Amino acid sequence: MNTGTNSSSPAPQLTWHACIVAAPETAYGSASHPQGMAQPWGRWALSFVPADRRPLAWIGRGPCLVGWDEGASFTGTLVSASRSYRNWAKNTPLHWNRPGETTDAPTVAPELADFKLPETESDPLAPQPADLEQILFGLGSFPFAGGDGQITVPAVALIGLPYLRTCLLWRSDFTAEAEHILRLAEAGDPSPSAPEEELDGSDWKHLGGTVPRETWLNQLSAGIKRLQHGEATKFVMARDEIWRSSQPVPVKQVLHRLISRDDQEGQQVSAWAFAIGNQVGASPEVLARTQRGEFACRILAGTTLPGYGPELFDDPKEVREHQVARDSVMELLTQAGVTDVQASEPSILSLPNVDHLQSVVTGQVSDLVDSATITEVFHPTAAICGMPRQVAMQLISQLEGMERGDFTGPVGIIAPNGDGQWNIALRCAQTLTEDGVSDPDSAQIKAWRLLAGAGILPASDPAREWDEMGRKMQLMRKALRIE
Ligand SMILES: C=C(O[C@H]1C=CC=C(C(=O)O)[C@@H]1O)C(=O)O
Repeated sequence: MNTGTNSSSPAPQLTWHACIVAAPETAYGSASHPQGMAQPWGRWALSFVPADRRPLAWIGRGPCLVGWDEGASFTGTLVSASRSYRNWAKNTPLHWNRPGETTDAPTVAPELADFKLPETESDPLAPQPADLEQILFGLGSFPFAGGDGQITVPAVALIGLPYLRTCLLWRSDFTAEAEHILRLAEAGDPSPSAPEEELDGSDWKHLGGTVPRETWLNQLSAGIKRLQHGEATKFVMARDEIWRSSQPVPVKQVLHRLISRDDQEGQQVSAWAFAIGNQVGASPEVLARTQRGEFACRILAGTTLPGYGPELFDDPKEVREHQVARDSVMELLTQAGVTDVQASEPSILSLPNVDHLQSVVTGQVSDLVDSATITEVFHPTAAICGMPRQVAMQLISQLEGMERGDFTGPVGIIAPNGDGQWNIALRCAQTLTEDGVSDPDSAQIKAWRLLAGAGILPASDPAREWDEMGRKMQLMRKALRIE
């Protein structure tokens, strides 16, 4: 069901409401995590999504959102859609109801005091009172090659502000859904459906990729030769695999599996799980995050088998691959308006199926610079396109033989004041109809298109790059129970 508007203003009779929700302790993870945790919160929030609805979701460190149906949507490039969204949000009054109430009681001032406050506030992402004015969040996804994407504000959503605070946001025609959520939340743990079991019983058929393996390997060999002749320093080649299940697979359950493993305290954050547009996945790569004037990004390039990360430092091809991706961001920081830059030395990020070289860059931005504008400056980085950018784009369009769509495009969350986080859409699958057409709406999906890419240098070996992409796809194969 599409209940949204495609203009920059909602139907006049509809109003937007929010209230604070008392979530059970278990929603925030174990007592050893004083700030709460994203994944347990996400599993709790997902359990409210009705079986016939497709979740819209962003779950990871920082603000989290789990909602459904379209409350308002804004189409355009990342910058123009975010401008329309922000303009709409600025002009859309948000009525705060008393905690746990959906009635037409007079609007009350939201108070952080209504939240359970943790003892320590050491996390820089911990919410401040002003954050409550910013909860009319939008989720967006945009194509790799530029052009129009969409920012959507769900018609009803649970919002986790890291993470010991939960708000409910809804459009007035979704009050019944909001009341239902509050009733379940009050009753305690609403016993999430058991996604593990329900995914069993599907038979999967591999329908192959858009480009057959032999053709793809030949195309990549031709690309490597062109790099050896000095046409470019690096480009990123991707491939896809299309799988069809005998049973419809609920998007909600796939998301649930993607957040089944909690980030451990004191360890690096692994990934942000998302269901936005026609893609579902968990991306570890942060293009740009801004919050209260702080900027951060995480550049990933250079990959090996899990547990072998330290060996990446001894492999000149991997070190170079990372350096090129890192430089592609570093040289644009001034243009993006980032000052007081601090860049970590490359380190290892360990994910379930691969280890990566990562660089974390932080800095300051002025209030006038929003997360979408910065993201548009960086995208496409050399981690998913190449260097020089234009030549790499050309190599991709000549050799890859398929449309990426939103794969490797910016995906993320944005607040009315422009703060937000945009990741690169990696480690994800696109949902298709049985005829192979993009399906961003259905709650249950039979046909899934898995995608992955890898950085190519003159020293690359085509078969190894093919295998690396297979390992990257493992995350989604496991989430779908293909393997
Ligand atoms: C394009 C992808 O990975 C990029 C991000 C991290 C590491 C990469 C690599 O080592 O090749 C790629 O640059 C992908 O995961 O599909």
